[in-house]
Amino acid sequence: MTSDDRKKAAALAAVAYISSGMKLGLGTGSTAKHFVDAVGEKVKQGWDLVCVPTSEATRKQAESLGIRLTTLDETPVLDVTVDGADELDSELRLIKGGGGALLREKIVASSSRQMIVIADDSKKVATLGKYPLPVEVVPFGLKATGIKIDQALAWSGNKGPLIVRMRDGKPFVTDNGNVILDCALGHIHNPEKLAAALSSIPGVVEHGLFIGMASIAIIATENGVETLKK
Ligand SMILES: O=C[C@H](O)[C@H](O)[C@H](O)COP(=O)(O)O
Repeated sequence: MTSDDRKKAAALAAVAYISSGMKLGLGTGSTAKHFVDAVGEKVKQGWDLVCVPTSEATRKQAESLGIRLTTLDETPVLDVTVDGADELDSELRLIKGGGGALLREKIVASSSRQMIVIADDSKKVATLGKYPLPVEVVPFGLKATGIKIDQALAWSGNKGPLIVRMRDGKPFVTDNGNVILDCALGHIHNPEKLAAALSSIPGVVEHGLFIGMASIAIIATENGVETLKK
């Protein structure tokens, strides 16, 4: 079973949590993509679903599948958001944003009654932080904001270089026109403290720590799918 097969297995298992008539948040990334495909299949079968995509990439995919889309302005409360993660721990704390979609993902998940995470078993870790933590930052004052992020890392007991995410030799620009600083921390000590410190910095739009948001994680392994609940 390849890693992509496991991602698909987790995504298909999440379909058990949705039903016709629901309002859904659609995540972003290679795992969420399988869930969006499954939603497209249900729509073809006649299910009445209306969805909010968490990125332009997901919006395009959903449109190509004929999925009816809405916005949080029209539909501010959703039933379920299903999304992938870069890392998750046993308390269902997540690192997200590897694809740069963390801001819309967090807004959509926080507007949903339930967030379900889907992942292959490589994403499950004892301690968050091996995956670099993405922090979305306004381009104005980037260097000054970076210094404040370094201070927040030190204050919360963390340490690691900040790297401006690049694509094709230029800084990667998010769907919201911002840039991403990836913080290579190794281990995140006290994720709650770090999350609060990062959120207090002017210039930081959002960070990739999703704490207290996911209530179910569906993890696909070689031997089948396991579900963690909070
Ligand atoms: O910004 C991207 C998202 O947070 C993704 O959900 C996350 O990076 C996981 O992506 P993938 O399923 O491709 O590993």
